[in-house]
Amino acid sequence: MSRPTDKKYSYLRLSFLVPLSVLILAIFLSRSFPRLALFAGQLKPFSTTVNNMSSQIPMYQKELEIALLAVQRAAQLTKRVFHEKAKGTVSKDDKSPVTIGDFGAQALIISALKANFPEDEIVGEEDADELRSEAGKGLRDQIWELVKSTKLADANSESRLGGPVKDEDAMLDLIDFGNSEGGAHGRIWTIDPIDGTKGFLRGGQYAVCLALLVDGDVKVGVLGCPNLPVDDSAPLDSNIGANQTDEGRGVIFSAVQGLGATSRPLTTGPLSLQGQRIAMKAIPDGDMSKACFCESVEAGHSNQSESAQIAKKLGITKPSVRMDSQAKYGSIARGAGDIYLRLPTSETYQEKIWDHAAGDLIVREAGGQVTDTLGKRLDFSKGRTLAENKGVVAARAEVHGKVLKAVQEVIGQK
Ligand SMILES: Nc1ncnc2c1ncn2[C@@H]1O[C@H](COP(=O)(O)OS(=O)(=O)O)[C@@H](OP(=O)(O)O)[C@H]1O
Ligand SMILES: [Mg+2]
Ligand SMILES: [Mg+2]
Ligand SMILES: [Mg+2]
Repeated sequence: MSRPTDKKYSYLRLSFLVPLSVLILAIFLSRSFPRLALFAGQLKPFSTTVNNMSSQIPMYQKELEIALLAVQRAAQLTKRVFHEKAKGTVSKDDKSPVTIGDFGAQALIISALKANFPEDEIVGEEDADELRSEAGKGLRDQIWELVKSTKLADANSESRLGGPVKDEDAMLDLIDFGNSEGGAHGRIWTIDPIDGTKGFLRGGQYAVCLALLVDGDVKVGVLGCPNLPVDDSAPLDSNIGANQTDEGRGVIFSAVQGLGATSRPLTTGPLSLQGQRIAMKAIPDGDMSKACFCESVEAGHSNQSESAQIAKKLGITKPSVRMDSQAKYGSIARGAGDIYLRLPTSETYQEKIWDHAAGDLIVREAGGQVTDTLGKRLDFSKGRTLAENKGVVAARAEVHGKVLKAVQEVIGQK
């Protein structure tokens, strides 16, 4: 028979042990769950950072690291192609050029993504149809030579990207994995292996572009710009880096949603994951007279007579800086330029998601605002194109409204 004092002791013990075990369990879960979520990589994140009282573990760090290394390696391949005499250039159905560099870079990037995130979908600009034909054999062999022999100098980084591509057929299959229709659900990467192919061919600006969309929202963006100055404060002009040596050139921009934008030199050795913070430059008192605006080199890609009228309306005195590719987004994000205008030249052309996803996030994370000419945010959830948007207006958040007003006044006169 138990005595009343025994009962009292067991109640006491219980009332002490139960809360203690709950406390230990809570501490264990709060400490281990964020790490589990981070390492799983594939888990759908519930926020950009996971709060754990004393520390914050940033999300998408594995995605950022793999994207940076994949872009670094692909940029290395494009540079090899540039230095070769024959760039294997062919015309696509829409008459735009594509080179062995475009195909090779897409194959290498998809190989890295498949090795690390096998379940994710991919929207890539290029496909291997032409390469699979008899007529494409010459090109296919050249691309294979490049793909099998382009490796990062740092063995540890190279191994993070998975093993080498098995053979030519596997390479073609990798290129074709970029055939997702995109959309509003799940994890979708988008790749522009060489953005600004015309710029690449003329020794001007081009960019290797990679972004991760989750449910249609850009979470990670990386832009490799081999011909931009390394120096974030170098002034912009239309001939920047054109046909110069590699000395002092090559930068990789990146951003993760909610964590800001950064840049680092596009080295051949180990890459800085952290990079250095970049931010758009303030326009003192909103006085636009000295503002620098960028637009496309190709008049067929952006209406340059309208942009000149807009600049005049805003009081901008400097001529526009014309450069190819998403290097425009990177340049304004680091304060080397102030405004990027892309004004529709036709009623029917739909911008492609791979031409804008990485740049859109990098500019917004650097303190900018990016909309179309109607003032709507770019909507990456509509498939392979920005079907709901017309053109692009990007500027530092405080002056974006003023720029958009001028754009609409000029375009509205049509
Ligand atoms: N008609 C029209 N309107 C707008 N945009 C178009 C058009 N046609 C093509 N493209 C896309 O433009 C991409 C390169 O454009 P950029 O402005 O970055 O560079 S450029 O100065 O025009 O070369 C280019 O990207 P890449 O093909 O990767 O070079 C195309 O996707
Ligand atoms: Mg193209
Ligand atoms: Mg492009
Ligand atoms: Mg391209």
